[in-house]
Amino acid sequence: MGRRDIRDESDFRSRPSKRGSRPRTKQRPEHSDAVTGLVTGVDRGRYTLLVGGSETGHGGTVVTAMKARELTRTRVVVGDRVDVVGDTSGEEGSLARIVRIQERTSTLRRTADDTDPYERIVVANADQLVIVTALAQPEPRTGMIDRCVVAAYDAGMSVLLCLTKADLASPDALRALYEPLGVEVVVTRRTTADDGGAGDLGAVALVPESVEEVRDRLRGLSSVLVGHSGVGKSTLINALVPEAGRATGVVNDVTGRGRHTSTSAVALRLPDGPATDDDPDYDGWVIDTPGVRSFGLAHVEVAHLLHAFEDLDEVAQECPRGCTHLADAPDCALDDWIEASPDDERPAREARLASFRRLLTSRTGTDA
Ligand SMILES: Nc1nc2c(ncn2[C@@H]2O[C@H](COP(=O)(O)OP(=O)(O)OP(=O)(O)O)[C@@H](O)[C@H]2O)c(=O)[nH]1
Ligand SMILES: [Zn+2]
Repeated sequence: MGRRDIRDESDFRSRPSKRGSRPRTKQRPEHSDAVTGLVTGVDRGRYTLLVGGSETGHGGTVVTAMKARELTRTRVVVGDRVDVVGDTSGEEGSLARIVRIQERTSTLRRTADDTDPYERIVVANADQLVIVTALAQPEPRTGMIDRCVVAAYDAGMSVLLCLTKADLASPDALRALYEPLGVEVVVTRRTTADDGGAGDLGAVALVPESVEEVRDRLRGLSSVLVGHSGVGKSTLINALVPEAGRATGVVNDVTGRGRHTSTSAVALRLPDGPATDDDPDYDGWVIDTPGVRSFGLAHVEVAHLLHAFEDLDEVAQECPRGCTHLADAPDCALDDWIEASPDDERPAREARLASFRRLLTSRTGTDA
């Protein structure tokens, strides 16, 4: 029995639960009575699950669970679909048991880095990575964005670049860097006195149309939001999911409360569509990752990353064996692709290749 086992076990017993004294062996085989749950939160060995909801989160019961002892060494993360047995009533004090993790459609990973010595799966089964970047305050850092793009493409996820604080600076330069990669870009900004908004008083209100534009791109999907401190991620999440109550702004002088009480990911359900809207694709999941400020990318392979760029991938089939595809690579077919370009396509190809090579380089750079 491993150490964690012991701890889980004592956690388990310390809870006033009828299940504590039941012989384990009874439900062991097969778990044919298991139901499916979606992991929406993880906190020190306790998993918050939504059981019996639809794919995009309609309905369902919120259940607290722990891992069965056979999963002690298996990591269960937000976004995982799990099989769960035991008390799935969701009643106060009830505790269910996760007995299986269903196959993952995607895994967003980070390699070990200075802040964390282990390679970790951050979120499972997400469709999209939303990179939240302020256009000013703090200044955008393209290295950070590049690394997020690489992590997402490597995980088989699509990318949405959400540029915040457009009231402070223009998004044009960043658009020009990322649209050639096929990255979708949305822009948000706060209301100002001109919009009849709060101006500089009170909490920031975002222009509703700009939030709607973001929401449109999240519908029916599971989206992971990442961003550096201060970019306005919490402000955006609160606008998208009003009941989320993510803490915003700097540490509050009055209450002394910090911004984040938890550093683990949490999945928040987008509000249901209008009552008249019975489109099941209306809603979706927003996964906040307060602890994730960067991605270590040592696990990413060039060949795998290339798959995210079909046209470049095809061209690169002609490259010499072991080609790095970087600007200094001898005889890289991607350079021939530019040379052979029709004049009217050339600027677009050049921009795409330059952006792709930037991504390749970011893979080995550090974010700090
Ligand atoms: N000018 C301007 N300020 C904004 C906008 N959105 C958010 N802010 C402000 O930016 C600051 C940081 O916003 P938060 O939402 O707390 O940022 P965060 O990314 O969640 O940062 P952490 O809480 O540290 O993770 C706050 O003072 C917000 O009021 C915007 O569109 N324009
Ligand atoms: Zn090459």
